[in-house]
Amino acid sequence: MKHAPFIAVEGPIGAGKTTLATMLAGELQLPVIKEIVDENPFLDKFYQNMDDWSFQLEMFFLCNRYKQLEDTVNEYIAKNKPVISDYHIYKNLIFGERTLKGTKRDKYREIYHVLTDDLPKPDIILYIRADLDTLLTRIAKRGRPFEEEIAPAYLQQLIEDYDDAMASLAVSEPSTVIVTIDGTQVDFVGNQEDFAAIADHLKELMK
Ligand SMILES: Nc1ncnc2c1ncn2[C@@H]1O[C@H](COP(=O)(O)OP(=O)(O)OP(=O)(O)O)[C@@H](O)[C@H]1O
Ligand SMILES: Nc1nc(=O)c2ncn([C@H]3C[C@H](O)[C@@H](CO)O3)c2[nH]1
Repeated sequence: MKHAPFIAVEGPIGAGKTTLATMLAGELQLPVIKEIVDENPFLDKFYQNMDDWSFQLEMFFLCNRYKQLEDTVNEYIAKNKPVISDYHIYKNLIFGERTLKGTKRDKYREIYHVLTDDLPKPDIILYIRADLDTLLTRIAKRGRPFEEEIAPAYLQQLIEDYDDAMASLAVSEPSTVIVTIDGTQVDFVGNQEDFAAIADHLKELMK
């Protein structure tokens, strides 16, 4: 790879993005950027009433990630230092297209493009796919109270939205390498060989 890579881990809720990004950052000695969850004032309200709170929530995520991405550019990308993030800013569009309706969705889409179109895109995406049962089990295991409200149908829709989004990114950003990980079968937490295979693949891509 000509320049230091910008790596993003993606996948639906509870797929293991933060876990994998943190493990890889340790193994490859990379700085890791993690999304802010605890200070989010809208998540619990959103899960109780999506229609009432989706615009506030999506705008909050977008503004936070925009700021984090600006900082990531200044601290790492502009200095040609590698970095791994537990999300791709494109996820704002995946969620926004699903949770917003009508003119709010149109406005949000426009704001997303105005804010992000000129920012650097990850060179490598590690996309963790997982089936509904696996995600529900992991979300329950993590035990965030507000996520008890997540409807299985919403999660199933997001699984499909993520597949569609990765397919369209492969077309719109052809220089991005997308590595798909079957998170239902591959256990990078419990099986050291599974983790080593992912880490070795990433090391190869970074050469
Ligand atoms: N391969 C795995 N095997 C077993 N447990 C896992 C695995 N990957 C992640 N977990 C567990 O599942 C839960 C969710 O993982 P994590 O928080 O990394 O997911 P995430 O994709 O970052 O979630 P979110 O979308 O909410 O940000 C955590 O409790 C984590 O320890
Ligand atoms: N609606 C919506 N839009 C987003 O951009 C977004 N990003 C993450 N999340 C939810 C998933 C987890 O519950 C929790 C932590 O990832 O926040 C989102 N929800």
